[in-house]
Amino acid sequence: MKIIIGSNNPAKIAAVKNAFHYQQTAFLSLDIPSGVSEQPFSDEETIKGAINRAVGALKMGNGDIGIGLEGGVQESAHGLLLCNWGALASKNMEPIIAGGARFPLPYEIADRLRAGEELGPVMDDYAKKENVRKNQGAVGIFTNGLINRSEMFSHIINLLVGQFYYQKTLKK
Ligand SMILES: O=P(O)(O)OP(=O)(O)OP(=O)(O)OC[C@H]1O[C@@H](n2cnc3c(O)ncnc32)[C@H](O)[C@@H]1O
Ligand SMILES: [Mg+2]
Repeated sequence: MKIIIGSNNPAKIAAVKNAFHYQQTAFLSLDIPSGVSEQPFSDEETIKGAINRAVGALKMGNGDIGIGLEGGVQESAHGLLLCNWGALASKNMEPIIAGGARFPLPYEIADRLRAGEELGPVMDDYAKKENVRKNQGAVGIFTNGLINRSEMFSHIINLLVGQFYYQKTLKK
């Protein structure tokens, strides 16, 4: 089985490889455009980005499965929530989607995003670190390292792959 990951972000690649570690699989990562804003600002936009990357990865990489993972934010009555979505595309089926953990971002971060900044550079600035988005992620910083970005995406991938196999058994 050939799995194409629609991003070159190592936190995303690690999550996908981890989820499929028990199978004979070949992986390829391609930087597939999300087709939405660099900083998606709703669940809907984030889902679209994940689907575009999954479908694009499947096509461009000519694989069996395309995976798209996308981070975004969503306004709520409890502040600006960090949200994460994934999509799995495979031939002859509608893309499968799944959402991951969400939690409110601190006000100072949220306000900078509302003013048009992107979370990646804002997190580096806030944490005084480089490439937070490729490592522990915002989730790692704000949970004191209890959950990192890759682990968070692993959960989403298991939700995707689980649904994929469920649908396959239904078709048999
Ligand atoms: O190379 P790609 O796959 O694009 O990886 P990315 O880190 O840019 O990830 P996304 O495009 O999915 O995320 C959209 C934006 O939100 C940022 N972001 C999302 N989750 C983050 C996190 O946990 N920590 C830091 N930045 C994050 C990210 O840097 C982008 O600015
Ligand atoms: Mg990005």
